[in-house]
Amino acid sequence: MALKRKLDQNDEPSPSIAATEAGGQIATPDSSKPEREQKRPAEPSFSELGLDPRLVQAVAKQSFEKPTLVQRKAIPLALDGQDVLCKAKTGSGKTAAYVLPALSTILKRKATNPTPFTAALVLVPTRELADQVYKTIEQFSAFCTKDIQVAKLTENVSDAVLRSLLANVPDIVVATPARAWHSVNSSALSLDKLQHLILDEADLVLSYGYDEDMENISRSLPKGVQTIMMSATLSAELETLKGILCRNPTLLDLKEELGPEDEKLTQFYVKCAEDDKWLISYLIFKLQLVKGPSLIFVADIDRAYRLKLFFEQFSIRSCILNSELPINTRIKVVEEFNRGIYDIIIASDEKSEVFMDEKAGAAAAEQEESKEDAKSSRKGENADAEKEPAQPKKKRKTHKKDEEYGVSRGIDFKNVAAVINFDLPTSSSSYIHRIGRTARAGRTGIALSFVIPKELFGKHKPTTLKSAESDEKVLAKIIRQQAKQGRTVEPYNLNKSQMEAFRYRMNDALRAVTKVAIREARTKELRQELLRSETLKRYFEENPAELAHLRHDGELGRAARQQPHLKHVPDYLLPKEGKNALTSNDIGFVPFRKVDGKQRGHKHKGKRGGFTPAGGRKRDPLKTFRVRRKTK
Ligand SMILES: Nc1ncnc2c1ncn2[C@@H]1O[C@H](COP(=O)(O)OP(=O)(O)OP(=O)(O)O)[C@@H](O)[C@H]1O
Repeated sequence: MALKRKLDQNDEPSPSIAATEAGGQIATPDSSKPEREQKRPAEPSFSELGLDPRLVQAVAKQSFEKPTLVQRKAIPLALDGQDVLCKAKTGSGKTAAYVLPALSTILKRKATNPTPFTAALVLVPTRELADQVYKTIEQFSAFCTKDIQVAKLTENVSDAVLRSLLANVPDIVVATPARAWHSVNSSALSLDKLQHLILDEADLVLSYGYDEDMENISRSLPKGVQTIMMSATLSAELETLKGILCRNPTLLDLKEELGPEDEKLTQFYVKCAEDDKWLISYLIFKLQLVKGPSLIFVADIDRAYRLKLFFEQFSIRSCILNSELPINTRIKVVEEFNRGIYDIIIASDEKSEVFMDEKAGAAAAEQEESKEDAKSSRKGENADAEKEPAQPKKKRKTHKKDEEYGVSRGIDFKNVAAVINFDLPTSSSSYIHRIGRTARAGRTGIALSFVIPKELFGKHKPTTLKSAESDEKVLAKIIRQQAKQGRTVEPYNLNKSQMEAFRYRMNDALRAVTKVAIREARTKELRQELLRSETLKRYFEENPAELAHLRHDGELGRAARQQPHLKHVPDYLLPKEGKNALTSNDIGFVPFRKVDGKQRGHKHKGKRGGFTPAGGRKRDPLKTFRVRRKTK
């Protein structure tokens, strides 16, 4: 591959790296250090990592008490100028692990040489992630704003705007590969003096869909650029990646070093019939069996709207996150979720058409056949490919279908208590990234996945999902892969007979959510986004009739038939068993409600509406909904 060739020629390996990387084995930063240094405290503070004091101040402002493992390991290596290829679990603080040393090095250089030039390029696979990384850099440079300029290149703006954005010569540029290359190619961005190239979610950035952009960028790099690559899933590409862009990198694979005490994620799966998913989800959220903000993953956009409309039948509020929504809306959804405005996000991993070049498409197809795990969360996860500025036509003329796509990869949803895989992903690597939205930064979280057993597949036609045919195979892979990391995924048994009383309500709700209703909800949401669009404001001012038309369309009423009787859970439907049967003790985990009263917030009617238990034990619906974990 040209990219690899170019980079192989590029640089001499640094002696210190060569020493630590003999045999290409994983090295920890301490292994080559003198004994004196080995005796340093096991967990240095941020101020002991050698960072600029202004950054340490900014870190304190973020209330980060101590560096995470990946920060302790990667920051010293990066400050030392080494190339780093780092695999660390989701939510472990990788962003700060590369942002802080890059900022620190730039500040150090600026103390003696204030000449402005773009010293760091951070490449990310999606616009959402670019936005997030940009904000993180702004936060960390809060006490050195005069010395650090940062630019984010993701908007689909004209070259003139791009030029003006880059005219100030930002020290750090955050971009998707396509946008970065476009800026370099149009001479708006110069990489002549670049010192740090950082790839976040590196396996995606380096995946086949971005080959060409990355090759082009690599040709524009000066010699001696330090390369840092980060991701939670690198395994399939590790060997290949080592040779691409890096000069004999130091490998940090931090999974080995996580002890059981670090494990804050509890994983369950439920094997059930196709329609039971809907029933169980209704009960989980209506009876608030899951406590706290939740992310529900479904297979495609239609299913996302279907589930949302289904929930609405029961007055369960949720919002949608998918690639069809404009980027600003997607960013807003995440922000509002993080601010606690929504409790439930339904996100879709779409099987969507993605533009990619012919060669890459063929390579991708080959890879899909030959690789087990690493296949489906690659290129397709990138929303930008569809919206990035047009590449030379001949290179982007085919559409690649069936790539799994995720709008959530790398996104720092705050305080997610539960990830529900309503539809199981089709690969175990996609599973890793999905469940990685919870239990972040040392917090606890739960992941619950629905799995359709082969014998039950296709039995309930209205809710059948094609990909679910392989659920059991995928689950087996997931369990194997999690086991390698010392994690377990356990069966979670619901007492199905207790749920039967609710089945006719579930069926009523499902029937009301017709295909027409879904289509209408989808267009309605897009229409509303158009109305809210700042970009179109001027157009609407000049064309008020269009605006009125759009508004009128927006008043068509609710997409699905409303059934007020479904909004409440009558007492007679609730089973009689005591709530001790509800297994928060068995599970030993907070998101499912505690059996003793202290943690319950449901004695009063919550914002999701529904039952009104009014505090009495007898009227608490949870005590009568039996959930128990299978004992082995
Ligand atoms: N030292 C720290 N102390 C406390 N919180 C931290 C620390 N470092 C990072 N965080 C917080 O942890 C969360 C996860 O960080 P980040 O998004 O960088 O994780 P990540 O490893 O990049 O995850 P992913 O693989 O999903 O992209 C963020 O909310 C961040 O603010």
